[in-house]
Order: sequence, then structure tokens, then C-alpha cells
Amino acid sequence: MHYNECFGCGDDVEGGLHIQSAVAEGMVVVSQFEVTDAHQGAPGLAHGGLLACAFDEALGSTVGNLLRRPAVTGRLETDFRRPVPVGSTLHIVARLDGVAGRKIYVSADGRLDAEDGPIAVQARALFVTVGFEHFTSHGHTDAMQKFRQARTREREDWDINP
Ligand SMILES: CCCCCCCCCCCCCCCC(=O)SCCNC(=O)CCNC(=O)[C@H](O)C(C)(C)COP(=O)(O)OP(=O)(O)OC[C@H]1O[C@@H](n2cnc3c(N)ncnc32)[C@H](O)[C@@H]1OP(=O)(O)O
Repeated sequence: MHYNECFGCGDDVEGGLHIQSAVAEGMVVVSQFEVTDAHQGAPGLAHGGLLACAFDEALGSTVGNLLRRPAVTGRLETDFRRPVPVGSTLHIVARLDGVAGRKIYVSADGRLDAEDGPIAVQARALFVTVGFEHFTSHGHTDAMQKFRQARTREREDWDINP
């Protein structure tokens, strides 16, 4: 599932995180986040809130790709294990830990600069499945219309590896 105006993954969002995610072997979803000057908190280091955002995106993409159902983040926890420098790439591997009714449990590790690099950030989240009316009743109508038009144009329907 890909939405071009999403701050996390949208190609068209200036200053967005531009995270790309893909399903990989072992039913995990891998994402890369390139940390730039625009993501700084302390000098030369990534802002923790933006790192949390990157994990929200990676975990949300995991739910979308593996379960293909609309869901929103109910709870997100992050552990910051090491500083993440500007210029580095976080390699995030996320997995589905369990589903209980509408509750979806996911977690992820982010490694520095290589798939086998040191773990810098870890996160766990609870997503809650929602109906499409969640977006139509709480979001702007024109945003939903743009989303639908784009999907019709692209003929996407919860594709794997958007
Ligand atoms: C056309 C369609 C377009 C689709 C397009 C998709 C785009 C795909 C992009 C993917 C990438 C995005 C990645 C970013 C994802 C976001 O950014 S989502 C935005 C941030 N999150 C939000 O705005 C959510 C706001 N919160 C809410 O709307 C509501 O609180 C919720 C989460 C829907 C839950 O409310 P509810 O439906 O009334 O359900 P509720 O009964 O309260 O909770 C259900 C269950 O979850 C549990 N629960 C709920 N919240 C919590 C919590 N915080 N802690 C623990 N348990 C909780 C409840 O205890 C309950 O458990 P049970 O009683 O069933 O055991």
C-alpha cells in the first residue's frame, strides 16, 4: 500500500522521509531510511521523533503488505540504542508478531549502514484494524478523493511491494 502524499513513503512529499519498503524472505518487511541534514535533532544526529516516525512507517507498511487491511497505529514504543548519524542509512526489518481480533502486533529492528550492522533503534507497535469510514469520516474528503483517483490510475489494490 503506497500513498504518494504520505510523509513517510510519499515520493511527492518535499522534506518527507521517502522510505521504501518491500516484503522479503521469511515474511519480513525491509525498509531503508536515509538520514539527511533535514532529519537532525542534536548536531549531526537524527532526531528521535523522526526515527519514531520512520518506524511507524516501516511497521505500518508491514501491516499493509502482510495483512492487506486498513489499520492505524494505536501504540508505538521505541528504544534508542545508539546514536544515528546524519549520512547513515537505517536498515529496518519488521515482522508480524501476532493478531488478536482487530489488534495487530508488530516489531522491528533498525541496523546502522548494513543489514548486519549494529542495532541502533528497536520498536514495537500495536495497530488496530479500522473500516474505510475511519478515513472518510475523520480525514478531509478531498484527500480521500485524491487517494482513490491515484489508486484507480495506478490500478493498485493492496499490492505486495508497492
Ligand atoms: C481507503 C483506505 C485508505 C487506507 C490508507 C492506508 C495507508 C497505509 C499507510 C501505511 C503507513 C502508515 C504508517 C503510519 C500509521 C499512522 O500514522 S496511523 C495515525 C496515527 N494513529 C491514529 O490516528 C489512531 C487514532 N486512534 C484511533 O482512531 C482509535 O483510538 C483506534 C486506534 C482506531 C481504536 O479505537 P476503536 O476503534 O474505538 O477501538 P477500541 O475498542 O478503543 O480498541 C480496539 C482494541 O485495541 C486496544 N487498543 C486501542 N488503543 C490502544 C493503545 N493505545 N494501547 C493498547 N491497546 C489499545 C483496545 O484496548 C481494544 O482492545 P480489546 O478490547 O479488543 O482487547
